[in-house]
Amino acid sequence: MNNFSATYTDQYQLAMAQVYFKKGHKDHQAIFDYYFRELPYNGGYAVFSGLEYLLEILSNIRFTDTDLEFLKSQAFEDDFLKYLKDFKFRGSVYSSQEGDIIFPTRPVLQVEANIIEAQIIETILLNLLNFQTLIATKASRIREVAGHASLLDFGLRRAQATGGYFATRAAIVGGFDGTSNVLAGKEFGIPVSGTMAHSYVQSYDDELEAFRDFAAGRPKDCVLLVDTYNTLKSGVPNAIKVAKEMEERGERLLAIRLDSGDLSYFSKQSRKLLDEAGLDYVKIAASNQLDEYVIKSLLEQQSPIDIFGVGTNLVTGDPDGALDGVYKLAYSNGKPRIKISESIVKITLPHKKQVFRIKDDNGKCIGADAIALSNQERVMQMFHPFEPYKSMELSKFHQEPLLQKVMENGEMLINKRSLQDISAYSRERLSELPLEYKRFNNPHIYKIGISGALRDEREKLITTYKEKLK
Ligand SMILES: Nc1ncnc2c1ncn2[C@@H]1O[C@H](COP(=O)(O)OP(=O)(O)OP(=O)(O)O)[C@@H](O)[C@H]1O
Ligand SMILES: O=P(O)(O)OC[C@H]1O[C@H](OP(=O)(O)OP(=O)(O)O)[C@H](O)[C@@H]1O
Ligand SMILES: O=C(O)c1cccnc1
Repeated sequence: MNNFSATYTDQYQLAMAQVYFKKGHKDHQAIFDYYFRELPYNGGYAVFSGLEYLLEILSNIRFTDTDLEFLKSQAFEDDFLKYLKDFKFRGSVYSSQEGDIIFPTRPVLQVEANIIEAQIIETILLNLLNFQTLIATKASRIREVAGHASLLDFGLRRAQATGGYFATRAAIVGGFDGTSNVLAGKEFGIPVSGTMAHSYVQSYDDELEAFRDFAAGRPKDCVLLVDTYNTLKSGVPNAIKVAKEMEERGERLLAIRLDSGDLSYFSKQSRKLLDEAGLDYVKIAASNQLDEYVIKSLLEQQSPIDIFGVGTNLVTGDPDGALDGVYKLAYSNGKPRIKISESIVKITLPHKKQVFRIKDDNGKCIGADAIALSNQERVMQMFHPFEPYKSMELSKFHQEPLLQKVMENGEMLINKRSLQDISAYSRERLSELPLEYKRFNNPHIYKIGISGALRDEREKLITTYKEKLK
């Protein structure tokens, strides 16, 4: 699924691009910032996902002949369409690494390109990064509470159509171990696994016979669904019979799956029956509308569940429909640009920028990122972006620059990592964040500040625009 047409955009991008073309602005260099304003799930952090996939798309994106015919039918003019025939993204991208933990209002990524290219790619960039970041963040919250249990994505059937494909990718970035999604597994190199459906058991007259046939077909990774009729009186006893028959053949039943009822109670009772039968190696999988809160509660009750299958709440990012990531112009045609809004939090930050993560001597985050002008190597003091009396002295801290050049002239500069490597990086970055930022209820608020130089530049621009209005 990585052949996106450049028409994967909003019409207004093309309408603006046509004006830039006709007015001779097409070679004006622009810088756009990608950032979001609100953390999803009332959480304390988000996990950045989608970057490496986006970079691949950007290096390939084109308008085909049929795309151009369609645009002609939409009243775009011939000279502009001729220009689009050679369209290619030739810009640079500066970004946080995929898997890093990110926070509101600070640039996560910057695009530097001619204004037409930068504008046309806005929509696909937001579409891919906002959704995958939303889902990777959900997955990470689930991973945080799941301890050593394996986490499987079961969500494809419940996802917003093809979003399921990207949800699976993001779930792995956030810390899931595998998926039932065969296409995503194949294309992203993710372990694919699965159990059986109730319909399979129902289609047999006899549950035991259904289990036997399934075990014969999948002797190495057999998981039996035990709740179709009666979990403790029928499902688990039949699974035990099949496990014993497998032992005689030198095989091992991998797990049973519980999909209904009180998962804590049934997992404890099932564990007891399995252990009494000498099957302590048979694992217990659970599913059914799970999320981070239910899994946390199940494990707090010491439920002996080894594998969680999570569908709906993972892939839809429940209860948040979207991440509110935006793409805002910071610089164009040699000048810093600003959007001045009635609402102070919507005033944008001009100029090309760098973001520093502030760390103590042990490499732990102190809970602050500082936004600076790109030519600043350190930030001595950071100021609250909208509350001028709040500031923090940063000179004694380590400062890690977060935005790195990951694309130049439309070519990816970084080596593509496996999703498992991105996930391991994400876990490592999360381990640098103190626990109070990770709790679910009222997490501590991570501070985002701006350097004095950036603040002064912003003030200068605001003053200039106010003068113009007089
Ligand atoms: N976004 C920000 N940018 C710069 N400075 C800030 C920001 N937010 C708070 N500060 C400053 O950081 C210091 C601590 O702020 P505050 O008491 O609000 O945070 P806290 O997290 O409750 O406490 P602390 O960080 O001291 O543990 C104050 O001096 C405040 O002015
Ligand atoms: O609850 P979710 O987190 O969304 O996880 C996915 C659900 O999808 C399946 O149910 P479904 O009824 O679709 O099929 P089944 O017959 O295999 O149970 C599975 O049994 C889970 O309950
Ligand atoms: O393999 C499974 O058990 C599975 C797959 C998708 C959805 N629900 C369950």
